Amino acid sequence: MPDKVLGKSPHSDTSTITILTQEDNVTGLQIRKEGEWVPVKPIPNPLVVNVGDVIVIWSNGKYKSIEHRAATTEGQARLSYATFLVPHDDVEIEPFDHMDCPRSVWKYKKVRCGDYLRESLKMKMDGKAHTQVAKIET
Ligand SMILES: O=C(O)CCC(=O)C(=O)O
Ligand SMILES: [Fe+2]
Repeated sequence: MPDKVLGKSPHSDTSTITILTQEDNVTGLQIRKEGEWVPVKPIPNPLVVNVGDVIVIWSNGKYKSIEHRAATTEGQARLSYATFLVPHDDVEIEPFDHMDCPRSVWKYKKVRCGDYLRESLKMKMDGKAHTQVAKIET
């Protein structure tokens, strides 16, 4: 029932990077660019690499995690494998000093990686709403 099922709701990954295999010839993955959903064009033997939220925090927002979703297509089976590279649960993530980032300009607070993942997973998957977990309120 592809007309009734989206596939995977919009989100950004809570990883450092994500490596995704895709089908050679079935479109499904879409990224959000300037508010529009743009399909990722299939190519032979693809590996898609997504920047995840941990890199956003480390870079104090200089690098953006991509909002994406997966859509189904009638009559076309689709399989993707996602490998999420995530620090150990106990690793504390915070903006890196060497990103020219004194504490006074931090947009993200120090969070334990496991807490960030679990707090994000508790929330409804809704684009980048879960990144609030690590944001410093202004
Ligand atoms: O199916 C895909 O290509 C994307 C899957 C995905 O975004 C995820 O598992 O986080
Ligand atoms: Fe994803």
